[in-house]
Amino acid sequence: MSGTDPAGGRRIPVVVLTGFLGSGKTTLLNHLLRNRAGRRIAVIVNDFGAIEIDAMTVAGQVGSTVSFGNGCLCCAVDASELDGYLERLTRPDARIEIIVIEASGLAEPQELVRMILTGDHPGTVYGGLVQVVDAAEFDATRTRHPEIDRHLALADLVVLNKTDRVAEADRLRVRASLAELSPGTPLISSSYGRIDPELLFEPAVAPPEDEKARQLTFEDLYADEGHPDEPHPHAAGTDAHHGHLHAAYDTVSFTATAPLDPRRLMRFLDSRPEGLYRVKGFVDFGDGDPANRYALHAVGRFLRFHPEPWGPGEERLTQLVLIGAGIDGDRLLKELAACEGPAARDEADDRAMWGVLRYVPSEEDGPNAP
Ligand SMILES: Nc1nc2c(ncn2[C@@H]2O[C@H](COP(=O)(O)OP(=O)(O)OP(=O)(O)O)[C@@H](O)[C@H]2O)c(=O)[nH]1
Repeated sequence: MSGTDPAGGRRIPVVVLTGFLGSGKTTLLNHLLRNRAGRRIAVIVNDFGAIEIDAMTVAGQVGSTVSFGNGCLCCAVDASELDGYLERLTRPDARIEIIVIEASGLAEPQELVRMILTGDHPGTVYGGLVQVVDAAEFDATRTRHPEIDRHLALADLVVLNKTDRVAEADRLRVRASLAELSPGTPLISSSYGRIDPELLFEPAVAPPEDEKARQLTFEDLYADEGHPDEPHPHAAGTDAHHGHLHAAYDTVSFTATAPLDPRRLMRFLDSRPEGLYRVKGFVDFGDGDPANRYALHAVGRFLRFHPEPWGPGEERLTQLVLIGAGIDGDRLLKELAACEGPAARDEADDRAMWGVLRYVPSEEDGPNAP
């Protein structure tokens, strides 16, 4: 299914997993890794932000998770780092069957696919593009970023995720739009990324080398940018980020060694600016809950906390990445810093965590995992 390399060895399919900020890529990946039924899946995580939150969230499932941090892989000036990872993962003793690259939520899929198709890694073959779509945010995201339509057209498999957050009529409407934007592409609905792991190994996603029907060429990909007469965005002397989704976004990272006061953090989150689309990371509430760190996820106006036990001897830290358009990063960092430290005496009581606990999903809401 995955072809052979020039030396007669098996080529390992490289699947690119994309989707806008917060659509559920890491959740889907964790589901795949937990349910891989003996399959050996390697993961390359591309985080956008100085703290590698996604790499931490996808940790510990297989021996082969590597992180390509701080910057968008689609704009990696030097693709040799990726080639190095791929070379390591394709060594026969790793016995990897498939490699999944989780792109940052702001990556340009066509750039990533182009990197795989044109890179210098003989042990691999491009295995297709899986695009995750947030059913609840679909309309708003498309309005803000019409280029998402173009991304969908390149997909080999579309996963319509977060269907638990929309009414059936809306799910069907979004499905119909997706079918129009990506005609003929397999489309499956999911909640918490619970798709059948075998789908990744399906020929539609991982095409045999001699069956290039859906495999995009360099020319297809470049033409797809709609600027055939302009210099390639990565050509010398051009702005490598021109026209890319992430050119409009700023990312700031926050780390604190002192615990955060839950009430002050909730006030910060409740008044977060419209442009601050994504917040993710882990929070230490100190005495508020000494046994757990709280994974924090904000996507648009959606907010969730997931308590998870601190590891033995794990350093108590708060680490957050904030991503938004038109945000004042310095101000946000100052506001977060003001959440550090113990609560004022008249605010320190048993109810301090209530505001946070309101956003912890119950078992019925879905997996208690980020
Ligand atoms: N209700 C609901 N929440 C979901 C679903 N899938 C993921 N989530 C939640 O959405 C938030 C974001 O999920 P992630 O998997 O981190 O999203 P992501 O695409 O990896 O995010 P970025 O890497 O920032 O682009 C988390 O709080 C998840 O628990 C779903 O199907 N339903």
